[in-house]
Amino acid sequence: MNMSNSSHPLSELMITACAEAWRDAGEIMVTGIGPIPRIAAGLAKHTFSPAIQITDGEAWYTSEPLPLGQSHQQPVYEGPANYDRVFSTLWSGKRHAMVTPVQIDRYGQANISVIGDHKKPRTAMLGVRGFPGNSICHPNSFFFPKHNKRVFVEGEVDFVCMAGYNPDRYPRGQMPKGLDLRLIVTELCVLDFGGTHHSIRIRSLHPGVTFDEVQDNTGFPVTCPSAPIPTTCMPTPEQLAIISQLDPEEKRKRS
Ligand SMILES: CC(=O)SCCNC(=O)CCNC(=O)[C@H](O)C(C)(C)COP(=O)(O)OP(=O)(O)OC[C@H]1O[C@@H](n2cnc3c(N)ncnc32)[C@H](O)[C@@H]1OP(=O)(O)O
Ligand SMILES: O=C(O)/C=C/CC(=O)O
Repeated sequence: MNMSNSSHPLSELMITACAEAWRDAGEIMVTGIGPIPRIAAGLAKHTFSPAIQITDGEAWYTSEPLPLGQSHQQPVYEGPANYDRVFSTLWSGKRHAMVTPVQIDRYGQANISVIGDHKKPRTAMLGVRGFPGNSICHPNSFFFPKHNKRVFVEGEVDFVCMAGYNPDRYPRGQMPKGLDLRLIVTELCVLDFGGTHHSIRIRSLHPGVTFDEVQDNTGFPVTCPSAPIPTTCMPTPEQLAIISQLDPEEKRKRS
């Protein structure tokens, strides 16, 4: 992508875009998995969503986001965030996670399990983990550091771990009530599920990126609004300062 006209690197732009997933989220648990979503959750808490509940990424709720790589700092713990509490919370719907699957398809079905034939996978990864339950209980968003047809696949994902808006996957086409897929942030653009029948729609293009570039790197048709497509908002000086504080070792640039 061409960001030569921009004074801000891509990682900060993507963090700022990811944080928007949780704007005005209220008192819910927020989980950002991986450096960029995690910094974004901290940014959201420090700015427009002070009530969100975040963890140390291990087993505790903390009152402030912990800077990445600063495990020697003593956080203020608010209470345990062990699996028991995490599952009670997520089943109630009061949580919004942002995750990075290895594949996603036109329905938002996402894969973190295997690539290739299930019986003899080319690559085996995490397994379905908490994706099935998460996807039918609470909102989910996605971050993809690479936007290409290997990730945004042409057909269905090789293993449906996270449920999506595919009517053929449900008895009588009845989608689960809790299914709520929100935002997709990539290196090229921001997308959502706001097209007809929840089709994936372009929401903004990062500076210097064209719609054709997004479409050429996506294995299925991307819905394009008729109005001019907005440009993804640049981070403000305040947001840049918070990002530096949340990631003093600049791990975001290696994500
Ligand atoms: C909330 C819960 O339930 S917990 C789960 C939440 N987890 C996440 O959000 C996961 C975040 N993502 C990750 O941690 C990582 O992306 C993982 C663990 C899924 C995969 O990480 P890695 O093993 O480092 O994957 P990596 O990208 O290096 O790929 C390894 C191999 O897998 C295969 N692979 C990975 N992605 C793809 C893909 N989209 N298409 C085809 N093959 C792929 C390839 O063979 C690749 O090797 P190659 O690049 O040499 O061809
Ligand atoms: O798969 C896991 O380890 C955990 C699932 C619950 C979660 O989404 O945090």
